Amino acid sequence: MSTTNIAIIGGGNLGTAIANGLLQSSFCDATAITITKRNTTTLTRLQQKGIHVTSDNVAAVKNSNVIIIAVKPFQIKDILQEIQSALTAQHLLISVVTGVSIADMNEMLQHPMAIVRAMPNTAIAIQQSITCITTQHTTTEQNEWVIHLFNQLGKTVLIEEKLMNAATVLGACGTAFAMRYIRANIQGGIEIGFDAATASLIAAQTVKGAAELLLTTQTHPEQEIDKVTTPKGCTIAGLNEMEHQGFSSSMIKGIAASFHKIG
Ligand SMILES: NC(=O)C1=CN([C@@H]2O[C@H](COP(=O)(O)OP(=O)(O)OC[C@H]3O[C@@H](n4cnc5c(N)ncnc54)[C@H](O)[C@@H]3O)[C@@H](O)[C@H]2O)C=CC1
Ligand SMILES: O=C(O)[C@@H]1CCC=N1
Repeated sequence: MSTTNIAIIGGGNLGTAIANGLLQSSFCDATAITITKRNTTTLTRLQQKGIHVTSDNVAAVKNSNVIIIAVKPFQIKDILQEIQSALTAQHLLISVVTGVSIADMNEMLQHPMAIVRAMPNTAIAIQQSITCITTQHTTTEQNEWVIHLFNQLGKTVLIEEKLMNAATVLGACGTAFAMRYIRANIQGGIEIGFDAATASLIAAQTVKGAAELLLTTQTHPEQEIDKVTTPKGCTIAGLNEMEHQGFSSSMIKGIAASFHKIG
């Protein structure tokens, strides 16, 4: 796909994160991006950076060839019905909506079309998302373009659609789970003597470093843990106490609960 105008329908948490990531990536000019919201007052900052901001979804679709739907699941049916008269075979539809299948979307539309489901997370705002992608009836060129797009905004994984709910939990809800883990570290750090700002810096950078170790060296977490745990030392004492208190079990149960909530 050569010239590309991108419309983001739904300028909420994820929609604005995608817009910010696109701006930062220089993937396209700000003027090639349109973002919509019924009340656009919260989008002023994006407008100041050159992005088109409007509450007119149909106009946004007409002026774009890639449409990213970023509304809540209960809002997608109305949105698709609103924009379908403006959708043509030249449009590529990308949905980041949770739990709504490609078949569901095609049922909501009068005419079936090429649809991609993408599941990014909010770190897309700083080009650090993991985005799981599944496609149907798209061309190889469209698939390559979508992967190229999300590669500018972090890392991508192509998955089968049946794994999309699992991807939502691990990759998208995962940002919140990681934040809670970091927050607990900060709370512990304050209890053992740090001020909140210093505890926050140490906790966040430590988690970032641990993640980078895995991504860079491709090792298993337990191999990295072995390098930290001195026999009879403080690390293993802390780890064992965490496990006695149900740390891994609570994470696994939380992930499963999150998964079952989607449906
Ligand atoms: N927030 C996250 O971390 C992630 C969210 N998702 C999915 O992305 C979708 C959006 O999530 P959020 O951004 O968190 O929700 P949100 O509620 O913050 O954003 C949705 C936006 O759509 C706007 N909207 C509603 N009706 C509209 C209409 N008729 N025309 C234009 N805009 C309209 C709302 O005003 C709101 O700003 C959801 O389906 C969610 O499950 C997926 C991955 C991560
Ligand atoms: O909590 C939710 O339903 C959405 C899905 C992924 C992140 N937030």
